[in-house]
Order: sequence, then C-alpha cells, then structure tokens
Amino acid sequence: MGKTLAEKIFDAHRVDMPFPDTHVLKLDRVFCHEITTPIAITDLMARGLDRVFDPEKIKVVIDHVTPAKDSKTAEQGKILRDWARRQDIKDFFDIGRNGVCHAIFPEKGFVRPGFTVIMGDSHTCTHGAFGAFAAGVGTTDLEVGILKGVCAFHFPKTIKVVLEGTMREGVYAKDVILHVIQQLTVNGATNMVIEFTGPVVDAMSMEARMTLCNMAIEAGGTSGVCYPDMTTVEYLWDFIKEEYPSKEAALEDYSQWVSDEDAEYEKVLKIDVSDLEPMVTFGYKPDQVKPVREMEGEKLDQIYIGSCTNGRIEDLRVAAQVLKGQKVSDDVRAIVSPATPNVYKQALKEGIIEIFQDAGFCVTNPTCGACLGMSNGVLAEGEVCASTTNRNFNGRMGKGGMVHLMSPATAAASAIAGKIANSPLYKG
Ligand SMILES: CC(C)[C@H](C(=O)O)[C@@H](O)C(=O)O
Ligand code: SF4
Repeated sequence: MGKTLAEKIFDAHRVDMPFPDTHVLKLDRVFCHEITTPIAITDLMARGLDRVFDPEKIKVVIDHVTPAKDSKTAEQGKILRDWARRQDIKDFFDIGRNGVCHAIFPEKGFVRPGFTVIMGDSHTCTHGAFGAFAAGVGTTDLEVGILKGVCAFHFPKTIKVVLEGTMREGVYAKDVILHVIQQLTVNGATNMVIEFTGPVVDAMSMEARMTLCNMAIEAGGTSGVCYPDMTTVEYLWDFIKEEYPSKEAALEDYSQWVSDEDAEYEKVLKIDVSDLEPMVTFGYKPDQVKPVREMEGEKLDQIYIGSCTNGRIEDLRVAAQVLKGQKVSDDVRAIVSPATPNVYKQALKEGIIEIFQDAGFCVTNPTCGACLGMSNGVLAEGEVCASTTNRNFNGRMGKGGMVHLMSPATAAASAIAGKIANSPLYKG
C-alpha cells in the first residue's frame, strides 16, 4: 500500500510512538506570534524552563496587533521581544519589518517541502502549500515544541481534493476554496489533512496555493497540502540555490514529497472548476457559501482587503485592476492591509498603493488588525463587512458585526458599488 504525502513526512520525522496512534515528530520549525506565545513563555519561565530547543528553527513575529493599541498588547509584544533577545532568536520580526505570520514566513523562505511546522495559530495550515505538514497547536504543544523541538500528532487521515477543468476568468483560488468548504462542511475534514491536487492546483501560483491551504482549517482540517513542483522551486530558489546545483536537482529532491498513486485516502473529492462562479459567504459559518450573483445588492458598511488568506501582492494586483480609475462608494469605507513590508513595497513600486488611495481606501501597515477585530477596522454593532479574510464567525471583526468572505476582486467591486457586487473581471 502506497503512502500519502503526510504519511511520508510522518515517517521521516517520527521519533517515538508512546501510544498506538500517537506519533511524536521532530519539528523543523516552530513559528511564534505575540498573542499565543507569551502565555507559553510565561508558563515555561514559571516552571524554570526558560530555554529553547534551537533558536534557528524558531521564527517570531509581532503581527496581530501592531503597533500595540493598548497596555495589554504592548505587554504581549514586550514579553515576546525580551524572550527573542534572551534566547538569541535572530529571525524576529518587530515593528517596521513585521507582517502577517503566514505571509511573511513563507516569503522569507522558512518553509520547505517535507518540513514539519507548528505554531500557536489555527491558520498554520497555510504552509502546507509548500508540501509541508504544518499545524496549529495549543499552548501545551507549543511549550513542548519550543523546549524540545517535538510535537505529538494523531496519524493523519487524508482527504484528497482533485481540482480539474479550467477556471473562468475572474474566478480565483478564494472562490475555489469557499466552494470546497461548502462541499466538505465546517467539520468535514476534522483532524484530517486536505490534499489539494489536480491540473488546477498545478497551474496555480504559490500565493494561490497558500490561499487554498490557508482555509483547510475552516473545514476542520489539521493541515492543507499541495505537492511541491517547479513553481515551489522557483518561489524558493533564492533561499535554496546554495543547497542545490540546479533547479532541476532541487525539484528531483522535492519530488519525494508527493503521495503514491496507490495511497489510501479517507475520501476523494473531484471538483470540476470550469463552471465555478465567484463565491461569497452569507452566514456565520465558512461553509455557508453562495455565488456572488445571488448576493448582489446586499448592504455593506466596510470593505477589508488583507490577511493571511488574501493580502499578498497577487491579491492586491487583482483588486487594483478592478479599482483603477474608480472611487469607493460614499455608502461604505474601505481598508487595505498589505500582508508584509515586501508586499507593501512592491505595491508601491507598481503604483498599486496609489490606485487604492485614489479610490479612497485607507492603507494600513502590514498586520492582522481588522481580520480578527482587534484593531485597524473593528466593526460596530450591526455593521457588515465584505472581507478577503477567512472567518465569518459572529462578531469576528467586531461585536455584533457580520462578515462576508470573498475574493479580492469581488471585494474591490463591492467597494465601488457600495454593496455586494460581482467584479467586471468575471465574464461569466
Ligand atoms: C490569535 C490566534 C490564536 C488566532 C488563531 O489561532 O487563528 C488568530 O490568528 C485568528 O485568526 O483568529
Ligand atoms: S490574518 Fe487573520 S486569520 Fe490570519 S493569522 Fe492574522 S488574525 Fe489569524
């Protein structure tokens, strides 16, 4: 019987099996941010265990609320900052160099095919786009990871999602993943890995693959994964060119991180994306999804473009294409948060920031901010936001507020219309 990609990663990292179905894996990366890691640090300190397993494998960023908005968030930043200094963690991204964790860490080349990655953040699944096993964990697992560089997991059953056909113009990875979540439902992949394969994924950029894997958790998935290929090698090349004599050599090495043809799956879901339309959520759960067409004209108060799902340069490019020469409707306000300083810089270079500003968008620094209703765009009671983020839970972006998840193209078109609208890039 063949093996899935996740099983192969487990085999290569297993150091112990203390109980049946408890696999202790060696970790290649432990990622940290200022919301969950300070709790782990404080607890480790209280227990006299203020150490780290390897400062080079730990990567740290302040991203959720930055600059700090109050004494509490300032304290969280301080605990993380002091710890990174004390433990000699060199890859620490503080204000001015910081961006959303799941955007900046891939951008820095920290994730490689076949890696194991944990973080105290549910969207850690994003990094599976590189052919890694990347999972969000709670405080106890994070503490063990920081201290010992290992983490215990259950054996990963895998759901294979095969994406076939050709996407229509104006339909994006976000529309695909919303459709997939609708099919799987919010707990259809609980404790499982979702493997995204097929010609549609093969043709996708790394950014689009990250958008897919990012939302695996919204179907309950532990991790999303894509097979590494030449697109992966090209994305990583600047970081790996010392390791391999050529891109082909890197590809050959990475090609061990794919599933065998006869691997066993929990479920295989084949989806032809050829007829897929731009999609949007309508309720408080990410599987409540409809075509934008059926939601056109719905009232909005705010538009938000950003986050670890859709705050990368490709996303901003698409939004700018829609916004060019247009104005945000007087009925709404609009905010864009480039996900990293590099995204911001590139958007400046390409004139994208100017397009956003001329349209009437507020451009913030790179941060999670509005995505989880902590800063930079919190909704008031009863307000509605069109958002490129990944969660539409009740009150997610502010108490009593509602969120409609959608692609950057749909969000930009909705900003201009002042209500939910399909983008002119979609030719249907
Ligand atoms: C703050 C953090 C723990 C949280 C998560 O784990 O997902 C956040 O990133 C989110 O998206 O709600
Ligand atoms: S951008 Fe949103 S979903 Fe992503 S890590 Fe930040 S708060 Fe979580």
